[in-house]
Amino acid sequence: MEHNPGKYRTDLWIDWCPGCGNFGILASEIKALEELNLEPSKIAIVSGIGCSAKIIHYINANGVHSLHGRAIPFAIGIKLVRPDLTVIVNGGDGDLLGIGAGHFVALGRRNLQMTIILHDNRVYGLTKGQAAPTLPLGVKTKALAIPNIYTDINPIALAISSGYTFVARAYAFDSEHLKEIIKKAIMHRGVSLVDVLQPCVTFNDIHTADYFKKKIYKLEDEGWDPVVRDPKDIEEKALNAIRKSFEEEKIPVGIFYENSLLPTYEERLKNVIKSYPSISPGTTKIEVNGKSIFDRKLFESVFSDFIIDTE
Ligand SMILES: Cc1ncc(C[n+]2csc(CCOP(=O)(O)OP(=O)(O)O)c2C)c(N)n1
Ligand code: SF4
Ligand SMILES: [Mg+2]
Repeated sequence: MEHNPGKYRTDLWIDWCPGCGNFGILASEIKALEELNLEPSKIAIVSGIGCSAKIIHYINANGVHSLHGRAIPFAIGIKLVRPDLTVIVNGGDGDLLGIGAGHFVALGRRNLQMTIILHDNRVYGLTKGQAAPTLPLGVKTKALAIPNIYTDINPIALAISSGYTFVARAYAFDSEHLKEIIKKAIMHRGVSLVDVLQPCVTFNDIHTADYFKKKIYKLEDEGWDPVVRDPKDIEEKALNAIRKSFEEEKIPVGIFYENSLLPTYEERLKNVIKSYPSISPGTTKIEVNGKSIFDRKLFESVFSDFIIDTE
């Protein structure tokens, strides 16, 4: 395929506040896709609802702006019927860890090959600054009448304990580093999370670019080794990564945990449905001239292992 550096850009007006961390995520994601040299028609990006969710309109690839909290189930459906596509979910902390938290956990258990990019601004940006699930307990951002009364979720710890096999944190305004992490996440065999610390200049006056600049350090600079090389080390590596992710005096960014030893959901499916994914529901003909057809041979080839002989 011919390399065309501008092919993921659109000329749409970008509807975010000037200075928003979403610009950093957009730039890094576009650069990552360019450098991986993937064909835009072979990429599907799914979002829910939020400022972050608008990103699908600013990247020239297949995009679905779905429902609040439901980006992951949409993405799972797309990946299962079109296993040939690279599937990415972009979502806010409210979207993925509030209303959509159940789907976030269930995806980890599947280890389906896709990448979740979490826009972690710790507020509900689109609806004017309410506390998001990642806002720490006791913190009062400017739109809150009183300090936050909820305990916050640590996305890294939640992802690792849910079964995600590539778990990283990055910073929206360190584009080069974020781009490299997105590339690795997309190339990972299994489900990956990139938790992106994203300043919201309009509603989060606590976790600002200045705040992050003072606190962030890179895991790789202290020789952190996230890779699981032997199944017997899974528990230790996972626990160490979770412990590390709770550091707050200084905030570590980089890859916390990487495990390519577990089977993906696609591989697990293939074990029980022999014809998957060669006969994919997304590319199989189900109608002729507007009339649905029933292809017994196809049906039997897909479900042969499940047909119970009652005679
Ligand atoms: C079912 C449903 N409930 C609530 C809303 C209202 N709503 C829209 S976006 C949003 C939260 C957005 O916050 P987040 O997901 O963190 O995204 P951000 O705007 O911060 O990027 C809410 C509660 C909605 N659109 N649909
Ligand atoms: S409200 Fe916050 S998250 Fe939304 S566009 Fe503005 S700065 Fe970005
Ligand atoms: Mg948010």
